[in-house]
Amino acid sequence: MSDNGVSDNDISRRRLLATAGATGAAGLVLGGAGGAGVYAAATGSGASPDAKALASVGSTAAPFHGEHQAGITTPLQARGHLVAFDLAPGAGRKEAAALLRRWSAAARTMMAGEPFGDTDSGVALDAGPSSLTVTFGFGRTFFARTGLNSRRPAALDPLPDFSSDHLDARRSNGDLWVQIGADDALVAFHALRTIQREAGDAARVRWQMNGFNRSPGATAQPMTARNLMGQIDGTGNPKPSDADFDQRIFVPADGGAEGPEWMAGGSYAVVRRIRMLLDDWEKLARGEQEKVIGRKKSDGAPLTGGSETTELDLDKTGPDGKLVIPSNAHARISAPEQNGGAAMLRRPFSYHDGIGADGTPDAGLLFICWQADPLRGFVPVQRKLDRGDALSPFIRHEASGLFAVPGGARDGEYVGQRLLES
Ligand SMILES: C=CC1=C(C)c2cc3[nH]c(cc4nc(cc5[nH]c(cc1n2)c(C)c5CCC(=O)O)C(CCC(=O)O)=C4C)c(C)c3C=C
Ligand SMILES: [Fe+2]
Repeated sequence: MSDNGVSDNDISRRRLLATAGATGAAGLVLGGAGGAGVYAAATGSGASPDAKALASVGSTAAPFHGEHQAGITTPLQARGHLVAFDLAPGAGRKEAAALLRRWSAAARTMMAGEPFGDTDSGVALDAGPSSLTVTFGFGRTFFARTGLNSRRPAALDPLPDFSSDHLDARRSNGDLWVQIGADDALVAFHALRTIQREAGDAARVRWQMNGFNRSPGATAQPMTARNLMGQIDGTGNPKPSDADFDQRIFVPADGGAEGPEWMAGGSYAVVRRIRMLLDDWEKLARGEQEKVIGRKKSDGAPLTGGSETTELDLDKTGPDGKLVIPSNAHARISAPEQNGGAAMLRRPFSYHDGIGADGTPDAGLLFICWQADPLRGFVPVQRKLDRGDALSPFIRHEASGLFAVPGGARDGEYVGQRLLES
């Protein structure tokens, strides 16, 4: 065992992943020619390579260690669980540090496709890593509970109220936040249960939400996700290849103006549970729905023409002299050029929590966006949307959270160690 409670087997498995992860890929495929055999050997499970021959979905792993936590630039997974915890009465900095150490060991092991500890439930046995990511964040209230108020980032100041908010405080915020994503439902559930079990007496679940995205391989070629309104959603996202991507999404290595230093390589997550009023939305004709967004439903192309990746022509008018992309179209109002350059990386999950007694679906978007500073990302854009977005009559913001997500753990470190132990 290492001093982080990780077995030597975990470590050799981790080294293998780290070495292969040096390719720079967001996800790492261990399957393919010989790959599954490598996976079986590395697990030391005793299973024959054939028994461990995983389909590509199961054999893809995201690295636990790195400059940034996994689950931010990782491709969207098919399943997601969001869970917020409050520290238990009497638990402070020492208990929080021990908790983050346990959670990190669990995340590292499960992301490598391994069972965690002697009491592992076995729910994820037979599956590989399945692109599992477990991402940890701190809410504003965490800092008072742990006596760390002096190290609380200004970026965690409460979000402003928005006129269209219908927020449920019991399903909002929290001392700690964990985002779990995986391409297999059992792997994702296993991670959720393990994280809850490892919370022990130190923290209690405050709220929990479940989401999903399209399964990998369901479309003829990888494409931008669709949401439950049927729109292609994610086109305008900043791309890791953009020159200013890191600057927009991550706190700089020295902490920079966004600071503090313990947040180097970290990011701020804004989480909103946004219900879609689907009965109303589905009454609109397709052309009307497209005007609400400013893009076509079929392929996500701007109404001003071209393909999904063509820039919006915000000045173009039609034969009637009216703007082709209406002045209140969602894609117009949220565009960075309309918001002083404000940009965020949207990485949502859809959700469906059943059908109410009145027959309306409780469904929508677990909207999660990532930025180096929420005051230069989410806040200005949501302020503008709040004032006149054509989408507003069809959605309702029901819960909200803002979390500081520290940088990735270095080898031998646990997530948040630089905050909790220095
Ligand atoms: C405050 C930020 C945003 C919220 C809240 C939000 C909710 C929301 N959006 C859609 C659907 C689409 N959004 C699209 C683009 C888009 N949305 C935001 C921000 C918020 N959306 C931004 C910054 C952008 C990109 C603008 C740009 O770069 O031009 C689109 C168009 C396709 C795309 O670019 O992704 C759709 C569709 C829903 C359904 C929703 C709440 C449920
Ligand atoms: Fe949007």
